[in-house]
Amino acid sequence: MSLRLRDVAVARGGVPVLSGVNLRVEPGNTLILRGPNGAGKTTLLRTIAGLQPPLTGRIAGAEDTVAYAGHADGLKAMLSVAENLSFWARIYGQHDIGAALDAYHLTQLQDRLAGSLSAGQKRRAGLARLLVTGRPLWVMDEPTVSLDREAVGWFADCLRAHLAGGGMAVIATHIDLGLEATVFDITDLRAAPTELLGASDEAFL
Ligand SMILES: Nc1ncnc2c1ncn2[C@@H]1O[C@H](COP(=O)(O)OP(=O)(O)OP(=O)(O)O)[C@@H](O)[C@H]1O
Repeated sequence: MSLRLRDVAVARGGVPVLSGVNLRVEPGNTLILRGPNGAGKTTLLRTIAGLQPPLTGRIAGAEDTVAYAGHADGLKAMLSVAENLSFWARIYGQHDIGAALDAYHLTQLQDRLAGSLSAGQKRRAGLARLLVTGRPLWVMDEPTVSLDREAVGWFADCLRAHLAGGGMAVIATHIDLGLEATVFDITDLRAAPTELLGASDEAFL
């Protein structure tokens, strides 16, 4: 199933950020979000991921298909890497974490507490979460932050394999991952300034 956004408007902290967002991502494809700092990339990704509702418009194809990797790595500091991945696997009704450990070269780190990892190691474990979800739509916010060049390559390999299997990805990134992707620039979709909308509808700030 494809991801479709039709005339979507999004807000952050009660302030409209983007309006008139129309896009479609088909299985096997990647959409790269571009725009300057503060343009609304994170806000749009959070909305696609279901962490906040759109102000207006329709999002189809994300419910029950999306796995989100935001700025935070989504790891419990007092659980080991393996325990963290097993936790996320169970949340999504899966159990195998071996492939995810292999893909991000985490096998030797699997018994380490996540809180004791370096920033790049945490990021690798955070990205490995996507693999254990079994979900087809990966929504990622600056996924390569803290990764060294080799780890960026592991990430690109994972993404390529995911797409080859019919997966989809929407990514906010400023770096070239060496993948064929459609670029969607949100710069011109900035919402007109309006009054504050009142209480925020966001589940997680
Ligand atoms: N928690 C918040 N409460 C209120 N406003 C926020 C909040 N988080 C972000 N904003 C504002 O919402 C707007 C869009 O922010 P967003 O994080 O979506 O941009 P971005 O394109 O992802 O930026 P960057 O490239 O810097 O990560 C910005 O003006 C930002 O200052």
